[in-house]
Amino acid sequence: MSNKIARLSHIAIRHRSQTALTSHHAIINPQTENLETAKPYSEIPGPKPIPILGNTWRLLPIVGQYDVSDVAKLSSLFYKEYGKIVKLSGLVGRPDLLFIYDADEIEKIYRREGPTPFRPSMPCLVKYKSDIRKNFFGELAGVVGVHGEPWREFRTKVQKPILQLRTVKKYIEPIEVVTKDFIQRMLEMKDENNEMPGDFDNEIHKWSLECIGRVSLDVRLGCLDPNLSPDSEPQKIIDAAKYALRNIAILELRFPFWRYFPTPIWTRYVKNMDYFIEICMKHIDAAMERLKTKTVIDEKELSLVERILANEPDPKTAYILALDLILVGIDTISMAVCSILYQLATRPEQQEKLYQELKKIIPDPNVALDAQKLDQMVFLKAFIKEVFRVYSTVIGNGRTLQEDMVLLGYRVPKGVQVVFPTLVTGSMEEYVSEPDKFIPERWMKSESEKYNLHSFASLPYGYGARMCLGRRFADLEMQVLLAKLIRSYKLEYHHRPLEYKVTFMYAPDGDLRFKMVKRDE
Ligand code: HEM
Repeated sequence: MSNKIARLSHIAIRHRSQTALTSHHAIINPQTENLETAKPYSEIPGPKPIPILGNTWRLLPIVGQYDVSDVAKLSSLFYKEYGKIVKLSGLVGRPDLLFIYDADEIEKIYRREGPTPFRPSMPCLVKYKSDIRKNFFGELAGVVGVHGEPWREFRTKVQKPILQLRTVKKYIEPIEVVTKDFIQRMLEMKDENNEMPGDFDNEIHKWSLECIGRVSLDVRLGCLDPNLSPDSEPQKIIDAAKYALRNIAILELRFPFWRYFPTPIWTRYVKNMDYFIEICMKHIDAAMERLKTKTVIDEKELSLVERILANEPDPKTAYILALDLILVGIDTISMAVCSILYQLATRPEQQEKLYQELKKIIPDPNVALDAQKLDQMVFLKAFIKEVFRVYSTVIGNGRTLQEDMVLLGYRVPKGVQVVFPTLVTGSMEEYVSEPDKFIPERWMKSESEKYNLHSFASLPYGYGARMCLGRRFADLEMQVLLAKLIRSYKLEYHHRPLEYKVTFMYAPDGDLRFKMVKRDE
């Protein structure tokens, strides 16, 4: 009997539709059966506790507290050495990490994660929100670093407007305006060889900060102004963002003294976060005042911030949402753009294919973009997806199990942190045909039949109820930037090839000295 149940459950799980899964839950409860017969947790292979990992395992910006650089390197080594399930135990003061290199099992975990998925997250931010500024954040502290019912309640309040296509489409025009300014900045920045400066990644960060300001605060922050004085608001925001991003790694990588007493870096981190809150409050309050002056409120006409404010009498939701979006929305998208531009610059044939697509859709480059045009850019979207498959900007995702589960035949107790190493699974032969080849077309409907592609092997934005909240905006920003830039300029790269490195994100390490060559209109 139990064999039959196991077989049935396997079939149901392999079938990738939600209905199949629901019916499978309704008919049988394979969990209880399997839990009894599964191999014990202690038998899961893995290295004996590794001393070097001792204190250096916490990182991963969004996903958790592991040391990204170690996890990235170790993660593919683990797979080669131990197979599809690997346990890393003996980590000082924290639960075991369980690496899963099996797309079917990853799918199973995601689909069973329940209404309040738990993603281990940045300890600094958790301390800041739940302890240092507890009075400000209160019970509903946002989505990042928040779990259980408070997470669900906050996410429910904000998710609809943020993920609704109708709202997102409204931002095509404002993001295009920001992006045009950025391209103008690129033209001003280029040297006598038409190349970008060595710190071009910093400029990309300014573009993403300007985009996020436009989306989450309803303002142009002014970060793209070439002559910012050191005490201007945009420069201070840029400094605060840079500081926060660079020092989270230090705070969370090294021994966390800050947990016990306020170290100088921690004190400055808190000051920076306070500054972000101040900025968020100032601009949201201004949006609130503007909203009050509107006589007729047509929901369709409202911006994202205005919609949140219109539905929530307490502006705190809008403050906290803006803060969360800014915190995770700058580095992720900036590093993704660095990676995508580098891939385009070093793959001239595919860049040419993209250019031809854009030329067809936007014959006159001065004509504004719209949703219909973006919809037609299938190669552009496929190119981005392929970059994410091979060079996933966020190298993995994770969940803390909230119930005991059977994974690859082992009984895994609740509380274990399961890691989904997207960077490895995205290139596994059994899930992706010709994984070592860079083939954007595999993502295009018209060609997808030729390629095997498991839908849980490469999930750059995560999956399910806790999936990236900013993904629609991220997609829009990247699409608009590529469409505007590649339609009018050819991007080249004439320096030593860059290695990818995992710092906070996975991106090319070195100067992005792209050459911009104007195309004939
Ligand atoms: C290409 C750029 C980006 C990538 C690759 C990315 C990736 C991710 C991933 C993997 C997660 C975890 C999802 C999960 O647990 O299933 C996440 C969460 C999140 N992302 Fe993004 N992201 C990007 C851009 C952005 C942007 C631009 C914003 C803001 C506008 C944003 C806001 C968030 C937020 C708020 C969460 C937490 C959601 C929650 O816990 O409920 N992300 N992102």
